Amino acid sequence: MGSFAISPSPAVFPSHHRPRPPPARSFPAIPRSLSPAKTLFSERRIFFAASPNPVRSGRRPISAMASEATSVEVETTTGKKELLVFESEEELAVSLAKHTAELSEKYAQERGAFTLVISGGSLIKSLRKLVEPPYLESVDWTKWHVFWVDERVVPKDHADSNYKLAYDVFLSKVPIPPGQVYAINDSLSAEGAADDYETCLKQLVKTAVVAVSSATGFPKFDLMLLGMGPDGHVASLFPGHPLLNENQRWVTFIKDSPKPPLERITFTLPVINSSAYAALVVAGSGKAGAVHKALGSKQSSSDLLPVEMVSLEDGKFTWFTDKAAISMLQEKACP
Ligand SMILES: O=C1O[C@H](COP(=O)(O)O)[C@@H](O)[C@H](O)[C@H]1O
Repeated sequence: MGSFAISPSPAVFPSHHRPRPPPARSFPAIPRSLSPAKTLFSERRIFFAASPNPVRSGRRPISAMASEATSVEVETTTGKKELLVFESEEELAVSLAKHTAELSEKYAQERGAFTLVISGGSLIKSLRKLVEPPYLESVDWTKWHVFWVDERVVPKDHADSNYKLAYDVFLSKVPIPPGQVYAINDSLSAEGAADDYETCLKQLVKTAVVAVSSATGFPKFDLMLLGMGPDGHVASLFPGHPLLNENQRWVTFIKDSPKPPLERITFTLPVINSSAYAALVVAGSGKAGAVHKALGSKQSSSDLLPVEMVSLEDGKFTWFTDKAAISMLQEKACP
């Protein structure tokens, strides 16, 4: 077991990384909800069920209002998926900020803490609207506790570090208390860093900062923001890798990652699937093949992509996509 150095400390968060003190709080009205606009059926007859909350008075074109999305339910071998399809990644980012801010407010009020898990990669850029008005001022950043669903085993100032990416684009711009940003201990081996992170999570569960699933005993994060690679991987769980079967550990490590760098630590599927809310952010044509494979093709259970294995026990899982990402799924208007 590694040391408990993962616990945030001034050494882990150097003073020049400390965000400014929180500004005076005010909560302007949260923007309106997304309006489902139409229902889709895929070419391969995957069932895209009608949204449970359809627009009652007429259907607006999805481009009529900023960040308006087409909302669809997709029946897949691993259960129903809720997809929001935006015209563009820009509109997706607007809606993702709103969704995150609303959940932050809900959990800050309900239990005085908001536990957010982030990924690396393109997801981070899609969080950019959160560091702009109104959220910059209206979100209670002091309640945030930030974790990583996966991290590369590299120094925190390395170009491959998921921490560095999030810090540069997002964390350095908001006043989250530095002690509530849980980066991996980059002085440990992959094994040590995974043990250390798991120990940290267990401590935070004991102190009720992180909730726990009564059904599974795994930690239950308030919101998990996932990305997906073009191969269908999520976190550092890659297609066909034995780590997909891990069902005891909370955090594990990989030393043969198909995507560089080789060494990473990652949350396991049971932890991801215990989340209260999860959002999968998938934008751009580079992801269209994986989206089609995951949602538009029949797969046997042995062929499932990691992204298809994300299925929350007792939570709400939403895909935030754009038109380019779903371009390989043929759409037909529902009668
Ligand atoms: O390596 C990783 O890749 C995935 C996907 O990244 P993207 O840039 O293709 O969106 C990311 O979610 C994960 O956190 C990261 O370590």
